[in-house]
Amino acid sequence: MNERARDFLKKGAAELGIELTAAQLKSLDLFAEELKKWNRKINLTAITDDEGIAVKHLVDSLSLLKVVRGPARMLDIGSGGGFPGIPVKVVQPDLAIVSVDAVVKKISFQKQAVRLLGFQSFDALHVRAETLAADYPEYFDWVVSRAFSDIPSFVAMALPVLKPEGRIVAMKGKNAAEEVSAAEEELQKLGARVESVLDFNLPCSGDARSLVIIVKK
Ligand SMILES: C[S@@+](CC[C@H](N)C(=O)[O-])C[C@H]1O[C@@H](n2cnc3c(N)ncnc32)[C@H](O)[C@@H]1O
Repeated sequence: MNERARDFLKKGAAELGIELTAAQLKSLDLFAEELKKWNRKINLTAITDDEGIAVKHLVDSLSLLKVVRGPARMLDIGSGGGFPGIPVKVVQPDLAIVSVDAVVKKISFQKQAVRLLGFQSFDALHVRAETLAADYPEYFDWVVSRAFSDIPSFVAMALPVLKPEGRIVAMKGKNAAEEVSAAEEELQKLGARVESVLDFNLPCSGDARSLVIIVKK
């Protein structure tokens, strides 16, 4: 990434309360470069400029750490190019992460990023999230997603693999409040409820963001 993008990343993370170390900055930069390289051949992201990657992918992913803490087990559903799981793992290595996507090429990219960054306890799996319950019954402390699906569909996939005291976190852009109220009845039927919604502005861009936190009833 160019210097301006690295600066956005550092300042944006600091605004989230994360002081990135030189090693973490290097890892995130390496990841961004690999993402750009693979993106020329396979479609991982529509955001291709360095500043966009720094803010809309890296800083945005790190905003999850406003609520998620390690040590814990985290599942990232529909993770695509590794968001939010890979940036989060760089900063919070005591999270054991399982990252799933239904598209094999996206998982091949994530596996390459895992090798490059030398992660321990990060499994990138090519599976549909609906099939995870058999292998991971009530296994995760956190089940998260970004730009994945409507809230009830995500929660229906997350509930069987969530520990009874675990938390589901949906990372949302603007209009989260409407999405939450539209989802409430369906969540009730599924046996879940919205515990809280954390609204904030994405550092550097100012775009509206919300973390919707959901628990088992
Ligand atoms: C819009 S992308 C978001 C990717 C990433 N989370 C991000 O924020 O950049 C949604 C991803 O969900 C994946 N997906 C859709 N349905 C899925 C399912 N049932 N199980 C696993 N992955 C799924 C798609 O392949 C796609 O990569």
